[in-house]
Amino acid sequence: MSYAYRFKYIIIGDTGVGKSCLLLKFTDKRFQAVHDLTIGVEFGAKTITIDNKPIKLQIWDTAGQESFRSVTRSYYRGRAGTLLVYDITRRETFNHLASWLEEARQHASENMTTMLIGNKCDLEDKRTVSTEEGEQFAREHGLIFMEASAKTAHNVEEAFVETAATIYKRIQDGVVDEANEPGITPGPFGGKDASSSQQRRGCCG
Ligand SMILES: Nc1nc2c(ncn2[C@@H]2O[C@H](COP(=O)(O)OP(=O)(O)OP(=O)(O)O)[C@@H](O)[C@H]2O)c(=O)[nH]1
Repeated sequence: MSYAYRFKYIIIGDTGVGKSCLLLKFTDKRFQAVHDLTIGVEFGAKTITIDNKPIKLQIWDTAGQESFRSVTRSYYRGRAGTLLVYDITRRETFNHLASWLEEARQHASENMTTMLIGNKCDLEDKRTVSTEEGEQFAREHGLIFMEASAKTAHNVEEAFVETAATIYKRIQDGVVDEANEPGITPGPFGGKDASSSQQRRGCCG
């Protein structure tokens, strides 16, 4: 299927926060109750619609375990979007966010769009990180923010789509130059010029 753009994402965050479950829910609408430790990197893809245009998302889900860090580090390059995930029931996963961001900023494009996800929001009674703390961290570091649940699907689709919508808007606004971002690939009928000429055709048509 043709697409207007292809965006590459990477999902990062501590082990067990639910990175693989968020991806599985987004691509397959399934939830896995057992912690299936990611070894290195896994991959998923799905096409969504932004501004009436098909956008293909290619998503690399990385292992959160420290021992895989040298492998996963090499996957930052050429990504347009990062989903940085913590677990609202495990405060240490929130405390590690700054070091994850530091690593992303060292290895990724400076134009990377990052979505902070406070996952497992179905476990309200076990919550140790408040929504306000998540919002504040996101505000201070220039990130988009959502709380989500890979179990109930709350905000899962929204998190992936909102990240793409932000990247798309930054291309349209000229903040991100698609020609210089390997994480963004215009499709056969896509690209900023093509979409604006399509809009012109629409107006005259
Ligand atoms: N209640 C609840 N449990 C979740 C949620 N998301 C993930 N889990 C559980 O948390 C555990 C870890 O989920 P994974 O998706 O395997 O975690 P991960 O971040 O990919 O872990 P690594 O592969 O080690 O980096 C599993 O037992 C999941 O069932 C959620 O939204 N709510």
